[in-house]
Amino acid sequence: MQSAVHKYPPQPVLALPDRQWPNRQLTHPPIWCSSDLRDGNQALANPMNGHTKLRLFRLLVAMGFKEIEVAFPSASQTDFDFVRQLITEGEVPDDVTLMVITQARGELIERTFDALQGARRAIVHLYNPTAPLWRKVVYGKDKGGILDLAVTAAQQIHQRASRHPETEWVFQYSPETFSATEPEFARDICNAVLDIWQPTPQHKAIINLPATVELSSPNVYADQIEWMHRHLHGRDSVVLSVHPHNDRGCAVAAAELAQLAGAERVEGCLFGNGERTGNVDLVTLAMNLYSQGIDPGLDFSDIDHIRDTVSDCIQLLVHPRHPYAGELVYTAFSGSHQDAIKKGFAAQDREGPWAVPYLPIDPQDVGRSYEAVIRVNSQSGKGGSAWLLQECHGLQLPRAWQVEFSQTVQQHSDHSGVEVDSHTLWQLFQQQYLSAGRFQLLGSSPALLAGAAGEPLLQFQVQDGEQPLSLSAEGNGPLDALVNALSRHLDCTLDILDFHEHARSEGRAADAVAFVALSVDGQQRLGASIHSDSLQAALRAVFSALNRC
Ligand SMILES: CC(=O)SCCNC(=O)CCNC(=O)[C@H](O)C(C)(C)COP(=O)(O)OP(=O)(O)OC[C@H]1O[C@@H](n2cnc3c(N)ncnc32)[C@H](O)[C@@H]1OP(=O)(O)O
Ligand SMILES: CC(C)C(=O)C(=O)O
Ligand SMILES: [Mg+2]
Repeated sequence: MQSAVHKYPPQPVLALPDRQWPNRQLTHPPIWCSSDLRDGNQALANPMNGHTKLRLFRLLVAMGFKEIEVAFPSASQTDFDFVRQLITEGEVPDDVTLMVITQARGELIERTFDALQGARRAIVHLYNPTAPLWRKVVYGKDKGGILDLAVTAAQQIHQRASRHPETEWVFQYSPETFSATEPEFARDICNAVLDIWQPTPQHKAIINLPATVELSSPNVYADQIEWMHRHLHGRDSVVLSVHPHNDRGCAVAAAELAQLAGAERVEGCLFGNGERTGNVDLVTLAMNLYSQGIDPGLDFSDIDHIRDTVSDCIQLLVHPRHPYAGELVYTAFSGSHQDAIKKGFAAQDREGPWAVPYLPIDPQDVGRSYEAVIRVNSQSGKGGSAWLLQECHGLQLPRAWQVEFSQTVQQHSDHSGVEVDSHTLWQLFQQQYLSAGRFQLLGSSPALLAGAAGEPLLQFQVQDGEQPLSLSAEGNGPLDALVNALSRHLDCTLDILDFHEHARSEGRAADAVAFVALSVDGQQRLGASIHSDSLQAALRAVFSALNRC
């Protein structure tokens, strides 16, 4: 196959050798503007209806957005009616500003203002494309013609707004296709619009510079933004805004670098919905700040609710690996990660900075539980199974048991080829350590009797296969006595090598869990048992070990 790569000339880069943005750091959040109900909506096969738009609008308000682009009112009756509904039904909190978009066309601008009648405060967003390809192919206009289009529309907006002083108007201009436009022309058209609107530091206009189609790497976009930042008229009367799209998959990086370059405001959509590959993802952007200790001013404390509501409204799924919000993003399947996470949780200082390996943020901050952090499959090691048994079943497996049990889990998952859920893990644990075998403890004497040597004498009722037995022996404790009795009965050497016991965690406080490592003629066998009585748990753990010979 012949390569077609020659069809794609590289995008020009802007010469900005004294760029300042690489030396800066993000220290505060931008002004967020959600375009979910406009740019996100216009990208859907089935645009949202009024009911769905209202549901999403309420979510955006609850999350803390103060600027929301709610519609393209001249595009459809649904959008027009939605703006009317928000205004007439008092849906807009005092600290939230509605934004609507319009093309630079007289009749559309009229309709846009009709929709906004009675709004307390509103941003009127005017756009027209400015890049050479659009000028030539779409409009058949030269630079002057395109500039006239913008200026005429800006004048009409200014005049129309002045007839409605009851609304606090904010004007926004977007040179659509900015990042493909010659910087000098982008500067000239923005400045021409600003000259008409005459913003002041008290009453600013918004200049929004979109990467309508993302064409270059984020550093190039940042250079373009810094250049405009330096060349706009009355910079202190302008809110410089960016609107990255994600065609190259770099929209988040582009928005971050653009802020370093002077942008004060970011437009985007939740989870990166939007035309083609989407608008910049505001969730990732905001949570990136959060993970650096900067409060984004948006509430993600129940990120699953946000994700599910958005998904439901736009009828698109959020990828399971979507940053911060995907189903799998706080989950480790691989053994060494699980081991590190388990140790990290144990070492985490409650009041100290977050420092759990492989988890950039605490899942609980976004309403996720720790339960799904570790999931077990054939890529998992001992730490994973041990974690799940601890989290889901209240068992704290000592190291030797972790090592042994993980081999059973490994064999099972290798064989099944699928994830081992906590229920299956529990079944495997029961089969390995708790199931019936040749030996069974039927009972033990409740009181200790004095033995010949002055040591306590203990009696045990034991089942050996089909045979019920009564055994007794002295020992320096019940376990010792049991091992002595069994040694004698089996004519072999039994020794307790290791013993652990703990109360089963929360919710199962009545149960004791015992682990016994038994030497049987020099061979180590591991046993475990769970019982409401801690002595019974310990004794039964010996039988568990013996049954595994
Ligand atoms: C990058 C972005 O996201 S920009 C926003 C894009 N969003 C949308 O388009 C969604 C809503 N739009 C619509 O529903 C329709 O475009 C409408 C209802 C607004 C207008 O529909 P129509 O009048 O039938 O125009 P249509 O969209 O087919 O064609 C666009 C016409 O407007 C012109 N036009 C497009 N954008 C602009 C603009 N921003 N300013 C001025 N003229 C424009 C085109 O050049 C074309 O003109 P022509 O008919 O003389 O060739
Ligand atoms: C209208 C503008 C801001 C837009 O959506 C874009 O250029 O992507
Ligand atoms: Mg867009």
